[in-house]
Amino acid sequence: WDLRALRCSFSAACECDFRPDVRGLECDLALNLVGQHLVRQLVVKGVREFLQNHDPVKPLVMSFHGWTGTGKTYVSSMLVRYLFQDGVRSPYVHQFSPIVHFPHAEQIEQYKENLKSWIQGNLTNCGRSVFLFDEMDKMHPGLIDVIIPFLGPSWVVYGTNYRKAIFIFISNGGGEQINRMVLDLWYARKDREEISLQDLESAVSEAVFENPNNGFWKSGIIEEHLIDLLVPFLPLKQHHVKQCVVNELTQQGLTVQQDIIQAVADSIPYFPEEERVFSSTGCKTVASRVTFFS
Ligand SMILES: Nc1ncnc2c1ncn2[C@@H]1O[C@H](COP(=O)(O)OP(=O)(O)OP(=O)(O)O)[C@@H](O)[C@H]1O
Repeated sequence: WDLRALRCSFSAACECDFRPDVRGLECDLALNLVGQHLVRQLVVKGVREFLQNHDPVKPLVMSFHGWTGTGKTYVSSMLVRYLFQDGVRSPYVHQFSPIVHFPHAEQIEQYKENLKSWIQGNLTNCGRSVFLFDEMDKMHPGLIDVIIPFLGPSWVVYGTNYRKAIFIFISNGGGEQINRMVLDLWYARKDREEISLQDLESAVSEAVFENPNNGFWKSGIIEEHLIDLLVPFLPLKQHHVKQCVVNELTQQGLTVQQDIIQAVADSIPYFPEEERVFSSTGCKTVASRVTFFS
Protein backbone atom coordinates (compact mmCIF):
# COMPACT_ATOMS: atom_id res chain seq x y z
CA TRP A 1 0.00 0.00 0.00
CA ASP A 2 1.21 3.45 -0.85
CA LEU A 3 0.33 5.24 2.38
CA ARG A 4 0.88 8.64 0.83
CA ALA A 5 -1.56 7.84 -1.98
CA LEU A 6 -4.10 6.66 0.59
CA ARG A 7 -3.67 9.84 2.64
CA CYS A 8 -3.94 11.93 -0.54
CA SER A 9 -7.36 10.60 -1.31
CA PHE A 10 -8.58 12.07 2.00
CA SER A 11 -6.72 15.36 2.16
CA ALA A 12 -6.34 18.55 0.15
CA ALA A 13 -4.95 17.41 -3.20
CA CYS A 14 -2.51 20.26 -3.57
CA GLU A 15 -0.51 19.36 -0.46
CA CYS A 16 -0.13 15.91 -2.00
CA ASP A 17 1.19 17.18 -5.30
CA PHE A 18 3.53 19.43 -3.32
CA ARG A 19 6.64 17.34 -2.71
CA PRO A 20 9.51 19.72 -2.16
CA ASP A 21 13.00 18.31 -2.56
CA VAL A 22 15.38 21.16 -1.79
CA ARG A 23 18.40 18.87 -1.67
CA GLY A 24 17.57 17.60 -5.17
CA LEU A 25 17.22 21.19 -6.35
CA GLU A 26 20.56 22.08 -4.79
CA CYS A 27 22.30 19.15 -6.53
CA ASP A 28 20.70 19.83 -9.90
CA LEU A 29 21.65 23.51 -9.73
CA ALA A 30 25.21 22.65 -8.69
CA LEU A 31 25.57 20.15 -11.54
CA ASN A 32 23.77 21.90 -14.36
CA LEU A 33 23.43 25.63 -13.77
CA VAL A 34 26.47 27.25 -15.29
CA GLY A 35 28.14 30.42 -14.02
CA GLN A 36 25.42 31.65 -11.65
CA HIS A 37 26.90 31.29 -8.15
CA LEU A 38 24.67 34.01 -6.66
CA VAL A 39 21.52 32.49 -8.14
CA ARG A 40 22.36 29.08 -6.74
CA GLN A 41 23.05 30.39 -3.25
CA LEU A 42 20.10 32.79 -3.10
CA VAL A 43 17.46 30.44 -4.48
CA VAL A 44 18.46 27.38 -2.44
CA LYS A 45 18.79 29.34 0.82
CA GLY A 46 15.60 31.31 0.21
CA VAL A 47 13.46 28.31 -0.68
CA ARG A 48 14.90 26.15 2.10
CA GLU A 49 14.26 28.75 4.80
CA PHE A 50 10.80 29.46 3.48
CA LEU A 51 9.78 25.80 3.45
CA GLN A 52 11.27 25.11 6.88
CA ASN A 53 9.03 27.76 8.37
CA HIS A 54 5.63 26.18 8.94
CA ASP A 55 4.04 29.53 9.65
CA PRO A 56 5.61 32.05 7.25
CA VAL A 57 4.71 35.70 7.75
CA LYS A 58 4.35 36.31 4.01
CA PRO A 59 4.59 34.40 0.72
CA LEU A 60 8.01 33.93 -0.83
CA VAL A 61 8.45 36.53 -3.56
CA MET A 62 11.43 36.21 -5.89
CA SER A 63 12.36 38.36 -8.84
CA PHE A 64 14.79 37.03 -11.46
CA HIS A 65 16.69 39.63 -13.49
CA GLY A 66 19.28 39.34 -16.21
CA TRP A 67 20.25 39.35 -19.84
CA THR A 68 18.71 36.93 -22.32
CA GLY A 69 19.79 33.28 -22.15
CA THR A 70 21.40 33.46 -18.72
CA GLY A 71 19.11 30.83 -17.14
CA LYS A 72 16.08 32.61 -15.64
CA THR A 73 13.46 30.34 -17.20
CA TYR A 74 15.73 27.35 -16.77
CA VAL A 75 15.99 27.93 -13.00
CA SER A 76 12.30 28.68 -12.53
CA SER A 77 11.29 25.46 -14.33
CA MET A 78 13.82 23.49 -12.32
CA LEU A 79 12.52 24.96 -9.07
CA VAL A 80 8.94 24.08 -9.89
CA ARG A 81 10.04 20.55 -10.80
CA TYR A 82 11.50 20.11 -7.32
CA LEU A 83 8.42 21.52 -5.60
CA PHE A 84 5.59 19.72 -7.38
CA GLN A 85 5.36 16.17 -8.52
CA ASP A 86 4.00 17.27 -11.91
CA GLY A 87 6.42 20.20 -12.27
CA VAL A 88 5.28 22.95 -14.63
CA ARG A 89 2.27 20.81 -15.58
CA SER A 90 0.98 20.83 -12.00
CA PRO A 91 -2.46 22.45 -11.73
CA TYR A 92 -1.03 24.49 -8.84
CA VAL A 93 1.62 26.18 -10.98
CA HIS A 94 0.30 29.21 -12.85
CA GLN A 95 2.25 31.03 -15.54
CA PHE A 96 1.46 34.46 -16.90
CA SER A 97 2.98 36.02 -19.97
CA PRO A 98 1.99 39.59 -20.90
CA ILE A 99 1.93 38.84 -24.63
CA VAL A 100 -0.39 35.88 -24.17
CA HIS A 101 -2.53 36.94 -21.21
CA PHE A 102 -2.48 40.76 -21.24
CA PRO A 103 -1.88 41.80 -24.87
CA HIS A 104 -4.09 44.92 -25.16
CA ALA A 105 -3.19 48.08 -23.24
CA GLU A 106 -6.77 49.41 -23.48
CA GLN A 107 -8.10 46.38 -21.58
CA ILE A 108 -5.87 46.90 -18.57
CA GLU A 109 -8.75 47.47 -16.11
CA GLN A 110 -10.34 44.19 -17.17
CA TYR A 111 -6.98 42.40 -16.85
CA LYS A 112 -6.57 43.79 -13.35
CA GLU A 113 -9.89 42.38 -12.26
CA ASN A 114 -9.25 39.02 -13.93
CA LEU A 115 -5.77 38.70 -12.45
CA LYS A 116 -6.92 39.52 -8.95
CA SER A 117 -9.80 37.06 -8.98
CA TRP A 118 -7.68 34.40 -10.68
CA ILE A 119 -5.04 34.62 -7.95
CA GLN A 120 -7.61 34.75 -5.18
CA GLY A 121 -9.49 31.75 -6.59
CA ASN A 122 -6.37 29.67 -6.98
CA LEU A 123 -5.07 30.56 -3.54
CA THR A 124 -8.39 29.57 -2.03
CA ASN A 125 -8.10 26.28 -3.88
CA CYS A 126 -4.47 25.75 -2.86
CA GLY A 127 -2.35 27.84 -0.50
CA ARG A 128 0.77 26.17 -1.89
CA SER A 129 0.29 27.59 -5.38
CA VAL A 130 3.19 28.96 -7.42
CA PHE A 131 2.64 32.00 -9.67
CA LEU A 132 5.17 32.73 -12.39
CA PHE A 133 5.12 36.11 -14.12
CA ASP A 134 7.26 35.98 -17.25
CA GLU A 135 8.60 38.97 -19.19
CA MET A 136 7.80 41.54 -16.53
CA ASP A 137 9.54 44.12 -18.69
CA LYS A 138 6.73 43.75 -21.23
CA MET A 139 3.91 44.01 -18.68
CA HIS A 140 1.77 47.17 -18.76
CA PRO A 141 2.91 49.33 -15.83
CA GLY A 142 0.29 49.45 -13.08
CA LEU A 143 -1.19 46.03 -13.81
CA ILE A 144 0.97 44.00 -11.46
CA ASP A 145 0.22 46.24 -8.45
CA VAL A 146 -3.20 44.62 -8.28
CA ILE A 147 -1.57 41.59 -6.64
CA ILE A 148 0.12 43.63 -3.88
CA PRO A 149 -2.42 42.54 -1.22
CA PHE A 150 -1.41 38.90 -1.81
CA LEU A 151 2.30 39.55 -1.37
CA GLY A 152 2.32 41.20 2.04
CA PRO A 153 2.15 39.79 5.53
CA SER A 154 -1.49 40.54 6.33
CA TRP A 155 -3.45 38.81 3.60
CA VAL A 156 -5.85 36.32 5.13
CA VAL A 157 -9.19 35.56 3.48
CA TYR A 158 -11.97 33.41 4.87
CA GLY A 159 -9.57 32.15 7.51
CA THR A 160 -7.29 30.67 4.87
CA ASN A 161 -3.65 31.44 5.25
CA TYR A 162 -2.27 32.54 1.88
CA ARG A 163 1.25 33.01 3.08
CA LYS A 164 2.58 29.70 1.81
CA ALA A 165 2.42 30.64 -1.87
CA ILE A 166 5.47 31.39 -4.01
CA PHE A 167 5.56 34.23 -6.53
CA ILE A 168 8.31 34.44 -9.17
CA PHE A 169 8.82 37.40 -11.47
CA ILE A 170 11.09 37.03 -14.49
CA SER A 171 12.47 39.93 -16.45
CA ASN A 172 15.29 41.26 -18.60
CA GLY A 173 14.89 44.54 -16.69
CA GLY A 174 18.13 45.47 -14.96
CA GLY A 175 20.05 43.16 -17.32
CA GLU A 176 21.93 46.05 -18.90
CA GLN A 177 22.92 47.36 -15.48
CA ILE A 178 24.11 43.90 -14.38
CA ASN A 179 26.14 43.51 -17.59
CA ARG A 180 27.63 46.98 -17.18
CA MET A 181 28.72 46.24 -13.59
CA VAL A 182 30.28 42.91 -14.56
CA LEU A 183 32.01 44.52 -17.54
CA ASP A 184 33.42 47.30 -15.32
CA LEU A 185 34.83 44.64 -13.01
CA TRP A 186 36.41 42.94 -15.99
CA TYR A 187 37.98 46.22 -17.13
CA ALA A 188 39.32 46.60 -13.57
CA ARG A 189 40.84 43.12 -13.96
CA LYS A 190 38.61 41.68 -11.28
CA ASP A 191 36.75 38.42 -11.31
CA ARG A 192 33.04 38.49 -12.14
CA GLU A 193 32.52 36.45 -8.95
CA GLU A 194 33.72 39.43 -6.88
CA ILE A 195 30.56 41.36 -7.67
CA SER A 196 28.62 42.69 -4.69
CA LEU A 197 25.06 41.50 -4.27
CA GLN A 198 24.01 44.73 -2.53
CA ASP A 199 25.28 46.88 -5.40
CA LEU A 200 23.51 44.66 -7.91
CA GLU A 201 20.26 44.74 -5.97
CA SER A 202 20.09 48.48 -5.73
CA ALA A 203 21.09 49.01 -9.37
CA VAL A 204 18.44 46.55 -10.60
CA SER A 205 15.63 47.88 -8.35
CA GLU A 206 16.38 51.42 -9.42
CA ALA A 207 16.51 50.46 -13.10
CA VAL A 208 13.16 48.65 -13.17
CA PHE A 209 11.41 51.14 -10.88
CA GLU A 210 12.44 54.10 -13.01
CA ASN A 211 11.79 52.63 -16.45
CA PRO A 212 8.30 53.67 -17.65
CA ASN A 213 8.30 50.72 -20.06
CA ASN A 214 8.77 48.15 -17.32
CA GLY A 215 6.00 46.32 -15.44
CA PHE A 216 7.65 47.38 -12.17
CA TRP A 217 7.60 51.09 -13.10
CA LYS A 218 6.82 53.03 -9.89
CA SER A 219 5.45 49.77 -8.55
CA GLY A 220 4.36 49.42 -4.94
CA ILE A 221 5.93 45.96 -5.05
CA ILE A 222 9.36 47.59 -5.16
CA GLU A 223 8.41 50.61 -3.05
CA GLU A 224 6.96 48.50 -0.26
CA HIS A 225 9.88 46.06 -0.38
CA LEU A 226 7.65 43.07 -1.08
CA ILE A 227 10.33 41.21 -3.03
CA ASP A 228 12.19 38.90 -0.65
CA LEU A 229 14.85 37.80 -3.10
CA LEU A 230 16.08 39.84 -6.01
CA VAL A 231 18.07 37.30 -7.99
CA PRO A 232 20.61 38.69 -10.47
CA PHE A 233 21.74 36.51 -13.39
CA LEU A 234 25.24 37.45 -14.56
CA PRO A 235 26.34 37.47 -18.21
CA LEU A 236 28.03 34.23 -19.24
CA LYS A 237 31.62 33.99 -20.47
CA GLN A 238 32.86 31.83 -23.30
CA HIS A 239 33.91 28.97 -20.99
CA HIS A 240 30.37 28.92 -19.56
CA VAL A 241 28.95 28.65 -23.07
CA LYS A 242 31.28 25.71 -23.67
CA GLN A 243 29.92 24.05 -20.54
CA CYS A 244 26.38 24.56 -21.86
CA VAL A 245 27.47 22.86 -25.10
CA VAL A 246 28.81 19.87 -23.13
CA ASN A 247 25.53 19.68 -21.17
CA GLU A 248 23.51 19.84 -24.37
CA LEU A 249 25.59 17.19 -26.16
CA THR A 250 25.27 14.88 -23.16
CA GLN A 251 21.54 15.49 -22.92
CA GLN A 252 21.05 14.74 -26.60
CA GLY A 253 23.08 11.53 -26.19
CA LEU A 254 25.81 12.80 -28.56
CA THR A 255 29.57 12.32 -28.21
CA VAL A 256 31.28 15.23 -26.49
CA GLN A 257 33.70 16.42 -29.17
CA GLN A 258 36.10 19.32 -28.70
CA ASP A 259 35.68 20.55 -32.29
CA ILE A 260 31.90 20.82 -31.88
CA ILE A 261 32.27 22.62 -28.55
CA GLN A 262 34.68 25.09 -30.13
CA ALA A 263 32.59 25.57 -33.27
CA VAL A 264 29.42 26.34 -31.27
CA ALA A 265 31.27 28.67 -28.86
CA ASP A 266 32.92 30.51 -31.78
CA SER A 267 29.64 30.98 -33.61
CA ILE A 268 28.00 32.94 -30.79
CA PRO A 269 28.12 36.77 -30.59
CA TYR A 270 30.04 38.26 -27.66
CA PHE A 271 30.55 41.68 -26.09
CA PRO A 272 32.56 43.87 -26.07
CA GLU A 273 32.77 43.27 -29.78
CA GLU A 274 36.54 43.34 -29.98
CA GLU A 275 37.47 41.40 -26.85
CA ARG A 276 34.57 38.89 -27.14
CA VAL A 277 34.32 38.19 -23.39
CA PHE A 278 30.63 37.80 -22.53
CA SER A 279 28.00 35.99 -24.57
CA SER A 280 25.37 38.38 -25.97
CA THR A 281 22.77 35.61 -25.96
CA GLY A 282 23.96 33.58 -22.96
CA CYS A 283 23.36 29.90 -23.67
CA LYS A 284 20.04 30.53 -25.35
CA THR A 285 20.91 29.36 -28.87
CA VAL A 286 23.24 26.56 -27.80
CA ALA A 287 20.73 23.73 -28.33
CA SER A 288 19.95 24.69 -31.92
CA ARG A 289 23.63 25.30 -32.72
CA VAL A 290 24.58 21.90 -31.32
CA THR A 291 22.08 20.34 -33.71
CA PHE A 292 23.53 22.38 -36.57
CA PHE A 293 27.20 21.55 -35.89
CA SER A 294 26.74 17.87 -34.99
N1 LIG B 1 23.29 29.49 -16.62
C1 LIG B 1 22.92 28.46 -17.39
N2 LIG B 1 23.34 27.20 -17.12
C2 LIG B 1 22.98 26.17 -17.90
N3 LIG B 1 22.20 26.27 -18.99
C3 LIG B 1 21.74 27.49 -19.30
C4 LIG B 1 22.07 28.63 -18.52
N4 LIG B 1 21.49 29.70 -19.08
C5 LIG B 1 20.80 29.26 -20.13
N5 LIG B 1 20.96 27.93 -20.28
C6 LIG B 1 20.40 27.09 -21.37
O1 LIG B 1 19.83 27.96 -22.33
C7 LIG B 1 18.42 27.75 -22.45
C8 LIG B 1 17.72 29.09 -22.51
O2 LIG B 1 17.87 29.74 -21.26
P1 LIG B 1 16.66 30.45 -20.50
O3 LIG B 1 15.40 30.25 -21.28
O4 LIG B 1 16.64 30.03 -19.09
O5 LIG B 1 17.12 31.96 -20.62
P2 LIG B 1 16.41 33.23 -20.01
O6 LIG B 1 17.39 33.87 -19.08
O7 LIG B 1 15.08 32.88 -19.45
O8 LIG B 1 16.29 34.12 -21.33
P3 LIG B 1 15.15 35.19 -21.78
O9 LIG B 1 15.37 36.40 -20.94
O10 LIG B 1 15.47 35.46 -23.22
O11 LIG B 1 13.82 34.54 -21.59
C9 LIG B 1 18.02 26.92 -21.23
O12 LIG B 1 16.98 26.06 -21.51
C10 LIG B 1 19.29 26.17 -20.91
O13 LIG B 1 19.36 25.00 -21.69
